[in-house]
Amino acid sequence: MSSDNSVSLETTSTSLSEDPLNVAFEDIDYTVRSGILAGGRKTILKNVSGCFNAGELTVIMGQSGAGKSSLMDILAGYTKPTNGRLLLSGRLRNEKIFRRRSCYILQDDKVQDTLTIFESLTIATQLKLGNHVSTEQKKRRVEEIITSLGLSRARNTRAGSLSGGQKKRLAIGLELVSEPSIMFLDEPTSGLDSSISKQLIFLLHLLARQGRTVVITIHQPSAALLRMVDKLYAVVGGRCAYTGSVAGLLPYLEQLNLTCPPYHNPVDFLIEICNENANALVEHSQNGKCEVWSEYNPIETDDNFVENNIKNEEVYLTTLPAPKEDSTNKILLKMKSTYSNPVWKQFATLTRRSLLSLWRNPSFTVMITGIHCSMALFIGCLFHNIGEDAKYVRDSYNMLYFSLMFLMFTAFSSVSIHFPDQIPVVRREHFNRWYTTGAYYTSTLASTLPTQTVCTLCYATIVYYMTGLPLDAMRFATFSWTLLAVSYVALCIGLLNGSIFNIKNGVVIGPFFIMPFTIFSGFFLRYSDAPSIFRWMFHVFISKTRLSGPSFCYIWNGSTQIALLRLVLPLHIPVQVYSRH
Ligand SMILES: Nc1ncnc2c1ncn2[C@@H]1O[C@H](COP(=O)(O)OP(=O)(O)OP(=O)(O)O)[C@@H](O)[C@H]1O
Repeated sequence: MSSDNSVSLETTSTSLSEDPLNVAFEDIDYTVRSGILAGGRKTILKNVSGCFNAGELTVIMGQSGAGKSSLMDILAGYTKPTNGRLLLSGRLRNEKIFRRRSCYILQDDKVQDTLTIFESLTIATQLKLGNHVSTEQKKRRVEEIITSLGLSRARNTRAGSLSGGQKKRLAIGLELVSEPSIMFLDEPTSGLDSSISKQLIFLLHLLARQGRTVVITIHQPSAALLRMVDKLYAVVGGRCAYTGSVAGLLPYLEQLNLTCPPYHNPVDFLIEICNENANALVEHSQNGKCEVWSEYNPIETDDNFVENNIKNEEVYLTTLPAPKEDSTNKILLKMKSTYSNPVWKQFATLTRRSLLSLWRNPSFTVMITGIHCSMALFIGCLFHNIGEDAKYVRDSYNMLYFSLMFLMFTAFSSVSIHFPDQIPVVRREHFNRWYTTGAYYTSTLASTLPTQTVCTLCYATIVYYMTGLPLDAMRFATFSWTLLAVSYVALCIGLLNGSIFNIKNGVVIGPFFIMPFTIFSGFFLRYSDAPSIFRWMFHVFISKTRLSGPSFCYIWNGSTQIALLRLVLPLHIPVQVYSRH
């Protein structure tokens, strides 16, 4: 390690936070429903307790399915326990205040692949820091984080091209923007090789030494990682098998006549024997209440070891200040608000980010535009000049119907498939109080609408011209707006579908969602002919068209009877296209 690094390590180990926050939990139970039909309940956590201190790096470990992630979710406030108490520095915790001082980085968290590290951090400061923080201060914060996390050389690299370790560091940096005092990370080392894992744990060790409470889950930490860990919390079958320092683990096991073989990692040994000795271990640790082993050689991590063994390490926290209560939090508390910025500002920043992402990755936009233009040319050739002769009115009708269906399905499926990709990013950012879901959905719509509008207008212009429909501005406007309205509504329903289902389920269930719009469009079955018990469906499904008797014959050649679309949207954007004579 460079001399710079060693200086930083000394500095950081002493620079404890002014306001350390300890996380504790008592008698936590967590049960879930096991199957809708069975009606039974499955117990995942049973009466567990524990305490994680500021300035320490705590690892929650245990076999797969032991309940580590469930415990972490509860501690981070992601899920609610069935029973039990959650405490912050000895007092019953206020969830709003707690959420302002903490962050949670989930296992499958993603970052915006199309943005560079610098851009991602800049946007994070704009969303997470309030107006009272000046632009200069925000820029300084970005630079501090980039330098501290050793990301300087990659600052202008897009996140999609970063290594796994750099991505994880970026995800941590994004949350450090608001200086959280408590950090939860679920399986931060999953998918990383041992050397990168070591670097990441070293970073978390340094962040803890600055006075933060850092809690992570790791399935089975290696001996190298354990040297940087202050506290272990072992889970077996939803109960606590051990809580205390790493050095305390062997004497603890020996008290139970469980002797770890020489040269064996005590953690591996604990994992191996914990199932058959679960009851004894849980009883001995008092299910997490026994704190004796935490005092056994407390904070036993060997900083010299860390310093000497993390050579060529890029990470150092020279420029990152120790955590303190961000003034934003005090202002938010006074305003009784959860978010640092007003919704309109969240919307503006998110729209800018989405448009930048679209600009950076134009292949999808180019493909969608290409599909609309090619289909328009194909339809134009198929129905060439039908608008000039009234005998082709049936074809005009078919062409209109096909156009509506084509635009509805393309708009619907493009967002249904594209949107689920974004869910992990949105989940982390929304949970960590970057923005409201309303701001996110409206910004997604706002950034998708320009492409949809251009594609639909290209389609409408080509088809209108090639089919020889009368060159009348009002008719063209009505035709275009009808197609636009249908595609906008399909877009909203696609977003709804994409936000409810993953890609696989969305693709299967999507047509089921959209088919009623076809059936109740009025093309196949007229409102007046439908059995009265089904008539309400014409009002619920958006594409109800009123095409009646003689006026139908003039749809393209003269007087126009046009669709009335009654739109009931998840985003409460009612759109109506009225007919015009
Ligand atoms: N909502 C749920 N419904 C049913 N079972 C659940 C639910 N959540 C968790 N479980 C079950 O509870 C157990 C503990 O899950 P959890 O994800 O907390 O384990 P874990 O220790 O984090 O495992 P891993 O290391 O594999 O991620 C598992 O058997 C899991 O299947």
